[in-house]
Amino acid sequence: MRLDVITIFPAYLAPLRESLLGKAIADGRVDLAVHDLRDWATDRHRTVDDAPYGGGPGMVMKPDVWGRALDAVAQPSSTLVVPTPAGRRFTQPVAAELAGCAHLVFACGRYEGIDQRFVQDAASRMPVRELSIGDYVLAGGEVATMVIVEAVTRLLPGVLGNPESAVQDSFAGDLADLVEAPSYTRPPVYRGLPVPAVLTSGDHAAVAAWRAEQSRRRTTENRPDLLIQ
Ligand SMILES: COC(=O)c1ccnc(N)c1
Repeated sequence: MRLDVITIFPAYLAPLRESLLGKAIADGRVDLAVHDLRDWATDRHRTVDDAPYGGGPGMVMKPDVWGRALDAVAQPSSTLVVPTPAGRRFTQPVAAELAGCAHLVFACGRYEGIDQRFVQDAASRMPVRELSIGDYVLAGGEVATMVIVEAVTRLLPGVLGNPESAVQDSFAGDLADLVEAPSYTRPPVYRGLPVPAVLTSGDHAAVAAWRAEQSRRRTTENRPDLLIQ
């Protein structure tokens, strides 16, 4: 998979080269390039925004600068991802879908967002996904891009140490609408708190049943919205 990220704060994306994704890049499973949007600005001040038509607070990012940037990195197999609070909800199934894409281009908007004509024009020649990572507003799309990139790339073959982990994740595979059961490791007793006995019983069927029950209990407590579908 190739990832191109366009932003006015390239340094913000540095953490993407750490940990699992850093190893996937080193292994050649993922190509990552981060670009400074201002490289496609044409004036002396490398301007990327302007006042909003129709009035209102803040500034809007210029479509022409973004259009030139996308033209420079787009390939026939590109999908444009635009993180925005106004987007469709980014979920585990969406992560799995994006993991099947050959090339993802992330447009990190700032200020009051990007002129919608940039998205409209891009949609005339490639798939475009406007995605929200939750019901809150950030200062820019960079952090949301890192969330999406991590959730997507950890699903790629060979990126996760143990591919079984992805199956047992919350919201994935067997747990499509449930959160995962709590996890435990050594020591057997921590500050007077023992590990649930079933987990050291050696009875795999009983462990599986216990974990399924714990997933249901936790989902009811923390995410009852997942049960109403
Ligand atoms: C500027 O981008 C955002 O504020 C943003 C992006 C994606 N999801 C959100 N919930 C917010």
